[in-house]
Amino acid sequence: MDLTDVPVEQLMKEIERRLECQNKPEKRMILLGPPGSGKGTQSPIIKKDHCLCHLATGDMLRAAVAAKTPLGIKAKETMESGALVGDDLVVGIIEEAVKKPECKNGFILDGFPRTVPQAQMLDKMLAKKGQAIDKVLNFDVPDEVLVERVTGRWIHAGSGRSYHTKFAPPKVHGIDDLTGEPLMQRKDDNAETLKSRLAAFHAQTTPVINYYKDKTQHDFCPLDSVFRSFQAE
Ligand SMILES: Nc1ncnc2c1ncn2[C@@H]1O[C@H](COP(=O)(O)OP(=O)(O)O)[C@@H](O)[C@H]1O
Repeated sequence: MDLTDVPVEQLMKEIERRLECQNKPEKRMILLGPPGSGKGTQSPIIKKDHCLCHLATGDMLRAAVAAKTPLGIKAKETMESGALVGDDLVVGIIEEAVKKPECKNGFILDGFPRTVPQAQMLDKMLAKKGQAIDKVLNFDVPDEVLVERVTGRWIHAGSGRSYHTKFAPPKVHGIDDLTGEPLMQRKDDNAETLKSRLAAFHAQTTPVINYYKDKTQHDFCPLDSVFRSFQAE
């Protein structure tokens, strides 16, 4: 690869990052929580601190929809309705994604697993490589709070960075602070679709929280060594 055109500051930053990451222990984390609970906001911070890759199934699916790949064409309608796409589909995406070099120190899963079968398939997939999940962080936010958070949310599609008209406005309305590119609102970030998304969360993802709590206790680990819950103020 020719690095002649890469600015020196960028190269130095990357070298510093790699040096810092050298001695970080491997970590495999899951962030659980309803839409708008803050998973996507916290992930980049955790990613930087622990030198992990950030795998958000929602972002990957939206990219597939935008690129009109066979996967995106399959997932589009389901996503717009606020329901969950098929387990095999998302497990396949994650299985491929964790192989990427930037995931070699571990990963943060954001928006996955969202059903008990997904959690079981993930455990199997990791066990084959002699790996396991180290931490599950649960973002516990009441439904009433989520409506305002989700309907005021604006996204920078390229990076997944999110803003909020009231709680975290960009410096210039409708524009990403870092790239100057336009922000967009997700098609499913409206009050009506949010109802279906929350229904799917309570019916299908709440059991995943219990899955990890039970599993931790079954493995004779102190519950808070793996599972941590955070409540919205
Ligand atoms: N693990 C998953 N299993 C099934 N469907 C998923 C999964 N992750 C994302 N999706 C689909 O993508 C949509 C958007 O997901 P995401 O960006 O994580 O949104 P949020 O957490 O804000 O609801 C979901 O409503 C669902 O249709």
